[in-house]
Amino acid sequence: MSEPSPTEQPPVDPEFGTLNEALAHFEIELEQPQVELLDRYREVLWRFNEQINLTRHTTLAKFVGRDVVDSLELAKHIAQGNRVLDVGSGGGVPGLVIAICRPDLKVSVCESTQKKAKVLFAMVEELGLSVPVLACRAEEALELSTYDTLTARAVAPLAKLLYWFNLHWDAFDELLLIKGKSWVEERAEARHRGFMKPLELRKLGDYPMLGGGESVILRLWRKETDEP
Ligand SMILES: C[S@@+](CC[C@H](N)C(=O)[O-])C[C@H]1O[C@@H](n2cnc3c(N)ncnc32)[C@H](O)[C@@H]1O
Repeated sequence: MSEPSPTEQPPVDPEFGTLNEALAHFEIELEQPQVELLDRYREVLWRFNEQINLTRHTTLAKFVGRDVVDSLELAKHIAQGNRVLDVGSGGGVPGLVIAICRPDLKVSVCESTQKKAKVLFAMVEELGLSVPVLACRAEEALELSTYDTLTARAVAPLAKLLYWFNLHWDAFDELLLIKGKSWVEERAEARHRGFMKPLELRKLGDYPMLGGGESVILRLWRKETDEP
């Protein structure tokens, strides 16, 4: 059998010996106590990942190049001091990464799969983070508390998210999403289903994704209010 041509080879991730090296490669500057806490989070995440499927990003390159980069690109657009609810946190991305890197924010994480929520509780406790873990669907959490910002990565297509949150916009001001290039088709589907009518959407930025492709950060808010 012939070898695949070089153009068919998947790109090789860079290899790093330490989290500091990986952060430097991606030009991420954090205070040293935050780097140490982030590294402890990574260790705890990878340890729990041996028991329950939380992440496929089990190299320093992927952890930083995908999880930390996504979380910080999103966090750039969150105003100082905001109350944030990360929807469908899974293993804690972006919620726990943002809580570590932006201690000015009041981050809560929400996860509807009970096994994963249990792990989030354990991770938060082990790391000594002050992050409430809500073991329920985000729609239920929004009936109990209000937030400035909702965040989500890889939880559901836009139309589905907007369907879930349709009746809950009084409980938060903005929805910040990390999406891939399919966001344009997702917006078309959400428009087609009428979910975009009361909302504004702005693409806040884009950046290359490790391994190819592009990520975008989207903000949605209610038409009758100013952009948060
Ligand atoms: C594919 S994982 C993504 C996890 C994480 N955000 C990430 O990017 O690595 C999606 C998670 O969202 C959770 N989820 C789905 N619908 C939800 C909802 N309505 N409220 C809270 N969590 C939800 C699922 O249980 C799952 O753990």
